[in-house]
Amino acid sequence: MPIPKTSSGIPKLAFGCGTYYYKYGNNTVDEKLVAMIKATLAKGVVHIDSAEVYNVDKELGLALAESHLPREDYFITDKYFAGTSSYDARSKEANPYLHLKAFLERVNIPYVDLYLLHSPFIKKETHGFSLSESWKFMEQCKREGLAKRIGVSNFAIEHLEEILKVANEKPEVNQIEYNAYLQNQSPGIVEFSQKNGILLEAYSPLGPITKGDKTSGVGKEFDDYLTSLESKYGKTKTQILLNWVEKKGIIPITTTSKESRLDEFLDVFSFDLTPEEVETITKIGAQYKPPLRQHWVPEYGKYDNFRQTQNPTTTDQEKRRLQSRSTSSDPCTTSALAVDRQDVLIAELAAGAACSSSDTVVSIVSMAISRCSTQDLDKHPRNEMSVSSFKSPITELSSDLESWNRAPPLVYSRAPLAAKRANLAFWREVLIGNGRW
Ligand SMILES: NC(=O)C1=CN([C@@H]2O[C@H](COP(=O)(O)OP(=O)(O)OC[C@H]3O[C@@H](n4cnc5c(N)ncnc54)[C@H](OP(=O)(O)O)[C@@H]3O)[C@@H](O)[C@H]2O)C=CC1
Ligand SMILES: O=C1Nc2ccccc2C1=O
Repeated sequence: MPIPKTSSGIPKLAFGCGTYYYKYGNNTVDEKLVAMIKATLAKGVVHIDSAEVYNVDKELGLALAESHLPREDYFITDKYFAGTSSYDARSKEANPYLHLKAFLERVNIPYVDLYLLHSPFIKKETHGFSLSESWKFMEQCKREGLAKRIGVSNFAIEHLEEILKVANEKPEVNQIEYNAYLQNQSPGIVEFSQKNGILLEAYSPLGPITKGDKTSGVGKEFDDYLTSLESKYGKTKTQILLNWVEKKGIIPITTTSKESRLDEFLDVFSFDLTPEEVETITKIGAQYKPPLRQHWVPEYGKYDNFRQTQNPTTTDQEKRRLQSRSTSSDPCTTSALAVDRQDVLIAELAAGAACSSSDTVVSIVSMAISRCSTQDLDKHPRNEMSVSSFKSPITELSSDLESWNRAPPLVYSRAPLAAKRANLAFWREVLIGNGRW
């Protein structure tokens, strides 16, 4: 079934060129991505979500050129890399207008269908223009026909309010992290966006499948429920979760490394979850604690207040100092995790970019390291830690790391196990070397 469009012409499911394909700092052409975009377009999944920081313009340009499609037959999103809340890295171009011009030239298309500010972390001191001034550049892009639509990503209410105050053109879209286990990236953002007529796009919509715990408690209840829907509809859990997102009035941005899954995407809208089923997924998912947050953790992890009680044997680690370094050069690896009002927090550290050389390990090691006091974390400069989980599907957990008796680390990697193991030695040194904690 063809993928339906919103009333404003946005295809209701997108193929993402980030996460699995993200290759910041690596300029080798990813032939696999070129082939995948071509297959995606050929099958009719024509909404492609890209971004400056993914560094995939070459792949996109090649795939479009080799697909020979009329421009109006596909839908391209690009995002201006505004940077993170550490304000230490951002776009190569001086402003969003200049970035889009350069992007269009590189990809060799006359316009994008949707152009987003990737994040709201823009200020005059670092960027030379304020957040509200950045919106003026976006409006210029639309006025000049370089972008059919303009919008934002990872904006919280206060950021939207700032833009709305000065906007001649309202943001059409806010692309946020959203799934059944994370139903508000920041407090009230879903309701606020929808009330203000700003369409939401959901990235990481499959979190419950890819990263959720299915073995106990809410995670198991949720997974069992998906299993029952799987049998009822003869659809996969992937399709059920994507259908649920759409039923919430939100456009899922997903991705895959496998061509076979594209057929699953094409069959997401051929059935209808009932309102009761949508509600049940919403209700069970909302109980998942802490929420499953994979991106922009330093910025929004503060909202994941929870008391972690599952593993009392590690409470003595609460006093330990998190003193770890990342040699990451990836501006999008972000840092530490969620906080509990009782001074318990789980720090999660990742550092994949440190090993992101294309032929060895392209990975993100994401690790729930320990708990430490908020005070300790506060002392820790954010940019020394790096967390994320955005490279590729979860692969196996390492048993030797598990034996550290800490929250089990998640190792995400495209590399073979041997390479990962070699990598783990490095991480052991970073994390526990020198007896630092
Ligand atoms: N604006 C922003 O800040 C951000 C935007 N994004 C955008 O969103 C896109 C999608 O994000 P992502 O988090 O990858 O989205 P998803 O949550 O949809 O995860 C996609 C992954 O799910 C896997 N998957 C699908 N079904 C299953 C299954 N049944 N079992 C196990 N694994 C499964 C796929 O693996 P497989 O390869 O095996 O199919 C794929 O790698 C990005 O590529 C990017 O374009 C992402 C992060 C931040
Ligand atoms: O795809 C993405 N992966 C990311 C990781 C960190 C911040 C933003 C992103 C993306 O947009």
